[in-house]
Amino acid sequence: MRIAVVGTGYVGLVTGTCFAETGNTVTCVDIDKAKVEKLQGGTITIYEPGLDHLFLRNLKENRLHFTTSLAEGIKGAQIIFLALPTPPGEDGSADLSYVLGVSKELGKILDAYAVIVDKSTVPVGTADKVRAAIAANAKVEFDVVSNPEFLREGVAVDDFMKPDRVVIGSSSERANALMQQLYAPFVRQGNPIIYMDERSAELTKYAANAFLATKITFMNEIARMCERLDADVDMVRKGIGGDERIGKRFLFPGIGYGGSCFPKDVQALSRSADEVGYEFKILRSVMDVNQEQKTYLVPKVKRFFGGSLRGKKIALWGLSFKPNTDDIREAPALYIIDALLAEGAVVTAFDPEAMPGVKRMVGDKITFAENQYDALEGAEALVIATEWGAFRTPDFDLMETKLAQKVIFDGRNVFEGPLMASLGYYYESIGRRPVKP
Ligand SMILES: NC(=O)c1ccc[n+]([C@@H]2O[C@H](COP(=O)([O-])OP(=O)(O)OC[C@H]3O[C@@H](n4cnc5c(N)ncnc54)[C@H](O)[C@@H]3O)[C@@H](O)[C@H]2O)c1
Ligand SMILES: O=c1ccn([C@@H]2O[C@H](COP(=O)(O)OP(=O)(O)O[C@H]3O[C@H](CO)[C@@H](O)[C@H](O)[C@H]3O)[C@@H](O)[C@H]2O)c(=O)[nH]1
Repeated sequence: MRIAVVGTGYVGLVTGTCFAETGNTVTCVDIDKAKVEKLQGGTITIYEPGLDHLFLRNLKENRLHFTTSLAEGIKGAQIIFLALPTPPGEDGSADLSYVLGVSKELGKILDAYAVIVDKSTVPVGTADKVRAAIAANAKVEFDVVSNPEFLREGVAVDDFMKPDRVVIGSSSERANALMQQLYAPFVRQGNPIIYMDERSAELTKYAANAFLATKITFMNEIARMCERLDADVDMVRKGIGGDERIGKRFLFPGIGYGGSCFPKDVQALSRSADEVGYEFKILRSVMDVNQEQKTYLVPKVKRFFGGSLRGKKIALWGLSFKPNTDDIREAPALYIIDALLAEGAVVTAFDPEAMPGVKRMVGDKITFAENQYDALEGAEALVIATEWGAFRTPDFDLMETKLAQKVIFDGRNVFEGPLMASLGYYYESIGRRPVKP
């Protein structure tokens, strides 16, 4: 099939590449000229494990193309995906200007039947708005489908190629038949395509993200209870995760959820509720608790140093919002940096992928180290904000030679308490008993 993908950010690039990988001819369109030139030249613009290999192969085999021209990109496409940003507007609701702007343009240039697919995360009713925006100028028939994307950054290729389910919201048999044909290779393992109406599909995406954010937040509150009741959240997590009704995944407490999706989508769903006169109380609590959780470690560090961090040298491991990505959108580490600096601490950070982005944001307010060990040079405490694999089994002998004192505040429960005790560390984590030498 011939496919167009409008927007080559995270979702657009993964979508385009994976559809090319299953034999389709894909043209990706982006208004960012520099990005398109890089992609045309074989340079991938996001860090996503496994994607570069597929990207290069499909580019070389001429199934994957890039352009800045919408008209050129959609020429002959049977399906046109909109993978455009839907950032929070001033009031927290999703900003639809990108999606509706492109839809309006599409109406003017469509010259044959096509299915226009919302892949972006959009509020209920957007499919109708997209339909109206296209119809205002359209001279040909078209259908609009809602096909939300559930990929996670860091494991995006696997999530896309082997989805748990594909959700298709549509009221057109003709569109459903094309979508079925396109997705057939991805659901071969028996995972379903779930057909529904557009509005339900749009709400499904927000409900999934809000539910997962709530699950994490619930565990973060259980972790706070564990600290107060002298219990161990790892034990509680295993104890409840063994119940299939609860499930083992997304039960890991930490310093809160970040990233480009959960924070904005929880906020947008809460705004949608306000707009229809419903107070979605759980979501308000989730947002409040998560905000506190991001800097949850800072008072602990402060307490350890007797109430003041002025002049204290703190090492920070991890800046991205989670491992295996360079994405720093809503990363808890950014909030920790701000809070530590506000307390007068001196911060040296290391992250395997995310340092350039943070450097652009904070400049020389903190120091960036060449590697995880250099970050520890003379530090009086180490704070861990992201659970990169390289932080899990470090060279403890080397760490000892660098740190001014053996003190760790672990926001991702990377280490086991007994190991830290045997190594003689002062070690505090989330929802687990502190280790004191
Ligand atoms: N990032 C994720 O993990 C993820 C997962 C599922 C769903 N989503 C949703 O998918 C959507 C896209 O997210 P993203 O992270 O890929 O966004 P992004 O910001 O990384 O990328 C968006 C791209 O669209 C381009 N763009 C903007 N206006 C354009 C226009 N008029 N024409 C062509 N291109 C244009 C930008 O230049 C950019 O390259 C959002 O709604 C998001 O909520 C994201
Ligand atoms: O047990 C857990 C799991 C995750 N997190 C945090 O939650 C955030 C989000 O993690 P994750 O869901 O793995 O990353 P995303 O790439 O943001 O993916 C989410 O957001 C995407 C965009 O909408 C959806 O497509 C995915 O299904 C959804 O998982 C990160 O800060 C994690 O550190 C925890 O604190 N504890």
